[in-house]
Amino acid sequence: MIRLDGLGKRYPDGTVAVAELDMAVRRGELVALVGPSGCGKSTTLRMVNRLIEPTSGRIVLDGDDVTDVSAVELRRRIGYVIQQVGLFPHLTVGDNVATVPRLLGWDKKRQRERTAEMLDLVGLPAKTYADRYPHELSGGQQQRIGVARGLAADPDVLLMDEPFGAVDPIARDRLQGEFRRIQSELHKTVLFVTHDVDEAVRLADRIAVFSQGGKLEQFADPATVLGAPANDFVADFVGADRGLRRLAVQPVEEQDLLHPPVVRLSDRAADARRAVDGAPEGYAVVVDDAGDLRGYVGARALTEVPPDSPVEDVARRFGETVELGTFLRRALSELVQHDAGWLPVVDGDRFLGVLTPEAVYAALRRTVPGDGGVDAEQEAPLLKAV
Ligand SMILES: Nc1ncnc2c1ncn2[C@@H]1O[C@H](COP(=O)(O)OP(=O)(O)OP(=O)(O)O)[C@@H](O)[C@H]1O
Repeated sequence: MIRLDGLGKRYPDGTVAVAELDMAVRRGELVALVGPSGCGKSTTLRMVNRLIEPTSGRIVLDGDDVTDVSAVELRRRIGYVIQQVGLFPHLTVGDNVATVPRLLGWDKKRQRERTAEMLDLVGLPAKTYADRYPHELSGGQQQRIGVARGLAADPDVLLMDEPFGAVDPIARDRLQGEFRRIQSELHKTVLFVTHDVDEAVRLADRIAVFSQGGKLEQFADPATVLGAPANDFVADFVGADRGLRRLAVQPVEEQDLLHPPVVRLSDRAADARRAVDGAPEGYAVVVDDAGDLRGYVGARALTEVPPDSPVEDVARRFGETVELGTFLRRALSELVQHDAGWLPVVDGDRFLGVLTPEAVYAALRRTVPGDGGVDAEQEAPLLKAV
């Protein structure tokens, strides 16, 4: 979808912002560009829409070399969202959103319809917001307008430069969540500059880690960047707490699950007791005849009822369950919140196994395919502190 071939920018004063960058971004993919200040992320982004003219190399968009295409034509194909939004203060919200469609000469009706659609998409209905001015909106609302404006001409590609950088952490968290929802609907090809590793991990399909001069140190999915940093530079950049960050991207898998004894609702208490006694966990998971999860039962409860009573009489319900594929962070958070030693994992209603804090820890330590640099020793004390 986007291919950068030997793309470079040398400023007249001799500064090499980007030396020679080769990078390919797939259709519908969200790629985060991260790296220390001054490493050439913004320059790279702005070369793609020609706000900055490259001094070498090519930009190929959907097979077309756009290195020489006019800036107006590029604006139709490439949306742009920046930090501090850059809304025009003297234009209404509606006119701001319609900026590119207006430049492209769309008729008024089509502009209005598209504006309303975009405002709905970002959760700011046109009826209420279209005629307001930017200063009448909160910072977070202004950022949403920025996103609506970037998407208004339905570009194939969206470039975002620290789009949520200027808002407080709570608004930022909400904007990130909303943007994920929007992206899951629209599947735009997005290049996203951020200096926030957590934001990159949360939003990106792949993360490109740059060092000075626009050198691409690693380009991989978040789990790989965190779990198997390509070199010391990447490991340092993603931080010593990358093990914790990995909680946000690593899913609960079948191999993480433990399998305590399972009894049925209709089983006799005495039989269930025998099953529990033979296992180290001290409890059994209770399912119905279809194998659906119905609760759990502890050893003691089973001795407090007549041996012939059905398990149903003493089974207790779970506070919470998680699905296979849930990210470890959510699972761990449930474990902590319910002060539980274990958490049932289900597929729909069907019981699959249980997850324990130790299993979460083991899952994080499991090496990522192609692992080159996980330093498990270094991570261990951090994880124990969770
Ligand atoms: N007009 C210019 N003339 C000379 N050097 C420039 C110019 N614009 C940018 N640079 C330099 O190019 C390098 C890359 O800048 P760029 O803005 O792309 O970095 P960045 O990674 O986006 O940084 P940040 O995270 O701080 O925004 C920096 O060393 C910067 O000082």
